[in-house]
Amino acid sequence: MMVSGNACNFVAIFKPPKAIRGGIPICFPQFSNLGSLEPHGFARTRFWSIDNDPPPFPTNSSNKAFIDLILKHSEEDVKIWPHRYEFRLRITLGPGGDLMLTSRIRNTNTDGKSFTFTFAYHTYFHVTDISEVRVEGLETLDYLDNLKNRERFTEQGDAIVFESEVDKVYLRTPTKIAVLDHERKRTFELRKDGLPDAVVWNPWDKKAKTIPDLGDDEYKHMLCVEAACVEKPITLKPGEEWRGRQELSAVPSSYCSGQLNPESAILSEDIGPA
Ligand SMILES: O=P(O)(O)OC[C@H]1O[C@H](O)[C@H](O)[C@@H](O)[C@@H]1O
Repeated sequence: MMVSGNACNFVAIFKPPKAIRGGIPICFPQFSNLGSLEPHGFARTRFWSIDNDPPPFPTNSSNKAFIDLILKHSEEDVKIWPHRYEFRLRITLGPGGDLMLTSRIRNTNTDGKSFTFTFAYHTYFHVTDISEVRVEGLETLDYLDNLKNRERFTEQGDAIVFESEVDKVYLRTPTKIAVLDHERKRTFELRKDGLPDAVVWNPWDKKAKTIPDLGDDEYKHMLCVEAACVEKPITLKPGEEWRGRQELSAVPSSYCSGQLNPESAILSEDIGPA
């Protein structure tokens, strides 16, 4: 999914079956290389269909535009992931430009089998200068460091800043995370529900040079903060449905800075119905 403003795209090579870099790729049914499938699973490289007759919003639908995209098992995919499912992705735009993504994934297996998956909204934020960016809401949390064989560490008490490659999975985070772009005086707020973890990724200079669809200097203007479910995979029995939401909004920086700490964010969590 490509969204202007909040998210960004890069040298943007669109050569199926490779995923296009930028926007908000959907990682399903596997995050990263945590399984036998291609990294981040197949959902981000498939063509989805539009549901022309989507179910209505349960509440509060005024002034919101939405579209439902559907992905179902294909005969090809069943060979590599032997399950039937229906994945409904509702993309909602609020009047102020807020973007809400709601994923509903249902097990439609007819052979009685459960399936298990990991998931992420792999959101690329456009930032003015990564060295001036702070992330609030992840202080003091435990994380798995992908650069150190997923060893577990505990984050220090200050907001997260960037001065080298980062690839971490923060565990059981608050529902609200803020990305502060000082130079632009803009803060992105990310709220999530049903997605306990948050991945933070910036490849920095050396890794960026090894990524063909990322310009050598483009790492300076991007940051991935990804609402995710990685540590504890989701298991669905036939007929069961899982729901995971992410909301993004942009606010002036002064509004958010210093006001987020994990405890208060947990207490104030509620991003409402889909
Ligand atoms: O290059 P991609 O397959 O899109 O993955 C880009 C990045 O995604 C996530 O953030 C992972 O944690 C990283 O390890 C990975 O490098």
